Amino acid sequence: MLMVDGLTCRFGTKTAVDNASFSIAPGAFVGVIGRSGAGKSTLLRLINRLAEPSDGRIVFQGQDVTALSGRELRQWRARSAMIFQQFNLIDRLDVLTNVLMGRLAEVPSWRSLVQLWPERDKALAMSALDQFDMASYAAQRADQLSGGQQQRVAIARALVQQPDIVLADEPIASLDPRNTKIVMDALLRINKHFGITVLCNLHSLDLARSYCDRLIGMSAGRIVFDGAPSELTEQIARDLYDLEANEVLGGEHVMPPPVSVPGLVGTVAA
Ligand SMILES: Nc1ncnc2c1ncn2[C@@H]1O[C@H](COP(=O)(O)OP(=O)(O)OP(=O)(O)O)[C@@H](O)[C@H]1O
Repeated sequence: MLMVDGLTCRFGTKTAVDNASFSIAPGAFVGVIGRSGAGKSTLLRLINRLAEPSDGRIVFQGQDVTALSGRELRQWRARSAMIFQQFNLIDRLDVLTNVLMGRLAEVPSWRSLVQLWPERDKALAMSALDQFDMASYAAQRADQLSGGQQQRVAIARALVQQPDIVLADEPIASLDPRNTKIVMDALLRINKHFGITVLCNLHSLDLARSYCDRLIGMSAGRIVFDGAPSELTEQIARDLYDLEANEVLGGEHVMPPPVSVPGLVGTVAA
């Protein structure tokens, strides 16, 4: 069980996350939704301890994550694997080595420096790539892959960390619709097949509704909704997304008024 209690993060006078409290049961697929700047990324980064809380506590299976340092903190970061919008692979390294980077917390640093990975870790990495149909790319440089392929490698890297929870920060924001589905399906597999808890920031409400068992809605750093997708009414969604509502809810786009261009007959859209 992950428990977040009164979690707050201030950057100067800006409160990015404001007194957030919730618990997540093992095996859940939870979506964090809300408009841009609501505090979704900061929330995930706090849980992974990439950002420092100003107040509040994070407790995982009885262990106070907020108090960890040194080796214990490194271990927590491995157990709460992050997946980023921009994939964060090492471009010049091959795919297999990128996945093996997920084993860094378990391998003595001298071995990783000279690329002497244990055979069982290599087998684990190949099997993780195979889960997402990426095994045939093992020897290819990461920067030769498409965005969707790179994200699948990043998900394989997260899987070999053998995490308790995967924290995915807008994992499909840079992808086209086809790759969006492939990557969301890969996360669903992480969750349903491997039983790993997934906490995923999503801008798209449609995707959040289709893939998540539960949604946490954030607005101006605060949690303003926490419930099943079926409980998220159109009105709550509109309040949550404010000016972005039409775009996110797939309604009519508000087109800017036509702009007159001197010298041209008629008008063009801005
Ligand atoms: N390191 C930082 N220093 C100062 N302000 C920050 C920092 N990180 C985030 N913020 C501010 O905190 C607020 C929440 O940002 P955050 O990135 O968590 O929101 P978000 O919901 O993930 O938005 P987006 O979807 O656009 O990434 C924003 O106003 C942002 O400008």
